[in-house]
Amino acid sequence: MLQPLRILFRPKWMVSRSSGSYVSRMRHLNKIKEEDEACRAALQSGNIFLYHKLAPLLRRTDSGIYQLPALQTKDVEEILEKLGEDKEMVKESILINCTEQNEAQFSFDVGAIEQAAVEELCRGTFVDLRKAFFLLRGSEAPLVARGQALLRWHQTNGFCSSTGQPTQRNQSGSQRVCHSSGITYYPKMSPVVIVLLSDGKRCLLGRQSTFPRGMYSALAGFCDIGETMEEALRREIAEEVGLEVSVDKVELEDARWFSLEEVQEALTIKAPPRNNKGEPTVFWVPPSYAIANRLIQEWANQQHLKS
Ligand SMILES: NC(=O)c1ccc[n+]([C@@H]2O[C@H](COP(=O)([O-])OP(=O)(O)OC[C@H]3O[C@@H](n4cnc5c(N)ncnc54)[C@H](O)[C@@H]3O)[C@@H](O)[C@H]2O)c1
Ligand SMILES: [Mg+2]
Repeated sequence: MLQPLRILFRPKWMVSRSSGSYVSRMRHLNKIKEEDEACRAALQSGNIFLYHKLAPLLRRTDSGIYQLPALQTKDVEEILEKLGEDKEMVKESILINCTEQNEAQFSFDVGAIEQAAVEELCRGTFVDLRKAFFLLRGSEAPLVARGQALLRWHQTNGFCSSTGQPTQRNQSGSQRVCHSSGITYYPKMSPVVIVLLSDGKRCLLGRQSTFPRGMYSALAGFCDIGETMEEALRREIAEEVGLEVSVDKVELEDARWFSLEEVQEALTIKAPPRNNKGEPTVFWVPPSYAIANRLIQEWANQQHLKS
């Protein structure tokens, strides 16, 4: 009997005495999200993370640690002016979140400006997002991913799909409106379920043909409209591995049961050994930032506790 190890990381709801600061932060965030004037004021004192064609700017400290530099609005205006651009462009920044101190955090893409010139002025490097995940500390990774997702959504939703007319964003970038049709567009999310199946001793991992060679991951799939997460999980497992673990070669190239020893070995691999074509030569699993890695790690820990 196959058992999903964990359907989701379910939060344990409880009322916290210290929830006051959380409530005020969420209310502040909602205000600057919804009210253009409040958002413009927040931008003046907020932090801006720069991207170039969706690649985030990272800075290496003297001790070799990579950080996500938080620039002030005036710093970005200065950079734009030095490079002969209109400093008003900074107002295109998109609200991502706010800090515990209620400082607003924004993302801004300088893709229209020469990359090297911005890197020199900022003493940093624009790095591909997936590479950035390896370099940043845990708490910065979700922020940088969220900033990129919002920038990407704006870059690809400039026109109304009903009228073909340009859409206009609000100040925070939480929505875009087509004034011709009156349609409001909100950033799109695609809910995904991910599961690690276990038969008690082994766990089932699959690989798509697009994965790097040798890498196997937990089974995952997008939810359909109107489906609960549990229904999506049930369907995805049926589609991808079937009752007798027959593999759907369209979505999955391979799925196999792996023992605790194999999984433990794979979890220790930071960078898999590669052949002369640069292809990995061993079984490995997604890196530590991936949800699949956390599920596999947790399964391995549970196996230890059982033995
Ligand atoms: N974080 C992790 O550890 C981890 C591990 C495995 C997969 N994932 C991610 O989970 C996501 C889903 O996994 P999957 O690729 O196996 O999905 P899946 O099994 O649903 O198959 C992908 C197919 O779904 C369709 N599709 C693509 N984008 C869609 C969308 N936005 N909404 C609905 N359908 C869409 C396409 O036909 C695509 O071929 C992917 O983005 C994948 O990268 C993450
Ligand atoms: Mg899948």
